[in-house]
Amino acid sequence: MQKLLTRVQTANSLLCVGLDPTGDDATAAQRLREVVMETAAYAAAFKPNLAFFLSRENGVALLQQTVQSIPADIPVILDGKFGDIANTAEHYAHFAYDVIGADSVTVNPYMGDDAIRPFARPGKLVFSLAKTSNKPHYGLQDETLTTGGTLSDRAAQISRQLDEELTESTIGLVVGATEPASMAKVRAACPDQWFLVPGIGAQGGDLEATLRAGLRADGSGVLINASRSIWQADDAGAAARELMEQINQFRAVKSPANA
Ligand SMILES: O=c1ccn([C@@H]2O[C@H](COP(=O)(O)O)[C@@H](O)[C@H]2O)c(=O)[nH]1
Repeated sequence: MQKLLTRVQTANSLLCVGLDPTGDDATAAQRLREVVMETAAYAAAFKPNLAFFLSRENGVALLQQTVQSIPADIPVILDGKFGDIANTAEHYAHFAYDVIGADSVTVNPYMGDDAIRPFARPGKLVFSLAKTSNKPHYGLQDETLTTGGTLSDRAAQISRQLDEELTESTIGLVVGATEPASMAKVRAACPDQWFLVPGIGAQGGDLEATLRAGLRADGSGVLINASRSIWQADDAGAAARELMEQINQFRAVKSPANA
């Protein structure tokens, strides 16, 4: 968490560069090197998605090499959406942190808080799914619970309670950029937590509306992820810089000094 705070400040960036490698293994390895090198100056974090690596025969080795190629001061969020009973989750946590060297993970809170706790090691940042970006296919997330609120409201509440309880680690939330009204609702319920925000770029999320709804009062607290829109760009560095600058323009507009 401290690594993220320092990086956000030194790079003046809230951009998370997603690494979803496509193409054959040699092409993917080469493009990963290029994208990391060209975008590092603008990245507050990198987010490799585990599926794009595990779908390859030597995917774990490619993921390890990729993480090692990322400058040590930039946090790595391993997007695995892990979620299983605690005993099994311990093995996922060992894989993410000790085998791969990630600083942070994404988890699925559906099985309950015991599925999340093994990832909450001291200093680590855990992003728990609250409202995903795959609008309009939200599955169970919009279902109303007999106890009141929706399943995604409950997911956000679990994350907030855990963040308050587990003081040595940080629990944030994954909130998609495709429905700013939902983002605003989650921000109202979780005013201080960090949000990892996919859905900008290829999924068509509205950056300005997302930032207006998701930024904390201090003009921070969100990591805007872009994967395909950077990976597929002719100039990945320029695409990352442009998005970082757009984010910063809106941060300036929203900052308390300009409120
Ligand atoms: O709700 C979610 C949670 C995770 N993702 C992941 O983020 C990236 C988005 O990629 P783009 O190419 O920028 O659309 C990808 O790895 C997803 O699995 C998400 O999109 N939505």
